[in-house]
Amino acid sequence: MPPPRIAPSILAADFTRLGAQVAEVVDAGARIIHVDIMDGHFVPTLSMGPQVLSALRDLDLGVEFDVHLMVERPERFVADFASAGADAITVHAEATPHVHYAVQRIRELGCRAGVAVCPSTPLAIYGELDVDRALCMTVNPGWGGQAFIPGSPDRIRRLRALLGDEPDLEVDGGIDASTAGPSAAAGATLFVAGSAVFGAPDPATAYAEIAAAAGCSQP
Ligand SMILES: O=C(CO)[C@H](O)[C@H](O)COP(=O)(O)O
Ligand SMILES: [Fe+2]
Repeated sequence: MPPPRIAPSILAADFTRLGAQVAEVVDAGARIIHVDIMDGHFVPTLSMGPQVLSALRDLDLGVEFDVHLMVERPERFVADFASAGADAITVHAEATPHVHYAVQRIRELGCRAGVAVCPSTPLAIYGELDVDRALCMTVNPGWGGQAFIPGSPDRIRRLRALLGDEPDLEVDGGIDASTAGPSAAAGATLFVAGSAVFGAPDPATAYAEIAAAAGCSQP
């Protein structure tokens, strides 16, 4: 299995000092930054567009950008995010009838391809797909700061069994120092944490605590 990694989500960052907040978690050891894109249709909320990603990319912090598209018909936007600097792009299985095409397109654009599922979506779709990353939502998508759904470790375990050892299994929503451990034990390897990192008084300390709980080696 890939080594465990933490991906701080900028959704919970202070946007008046976004660059400084990202630099702070990079100094603490983060090598992946999670970027949540919400369209007001697939999820009822709006977040940000590719301009924010390209601004972060221009900071040259040497990190990977993990883009989570919570948008309808995401295949329309993958090229925009690839040119803005995405390293990995994840689309929701529920957001398009053309998931296979979206995965293919993301790879053609030179990015790693992920497919995400909401908490009620059957996991069987992963049996039909070859993905670099499977994203198991551990809250309902659309908002930061929600509580981790308690049945998630069982779902993560079933998903890991379907995927085999190779792909990253990403968990997103309510991840903190208490939920990262059970998620890791169930087979998760990539841990998105928004409010638990950027909502903490000291994001670097919070990052280190989640990383230790997930079993990451020292940066
Ligand atoms: O995709 C998301 C919401 O749909 C976010 O990545 C997620 O909610 C992270 O926020 P938090 O760690 O605060 O739960
Ligand atoms: Fe996300």
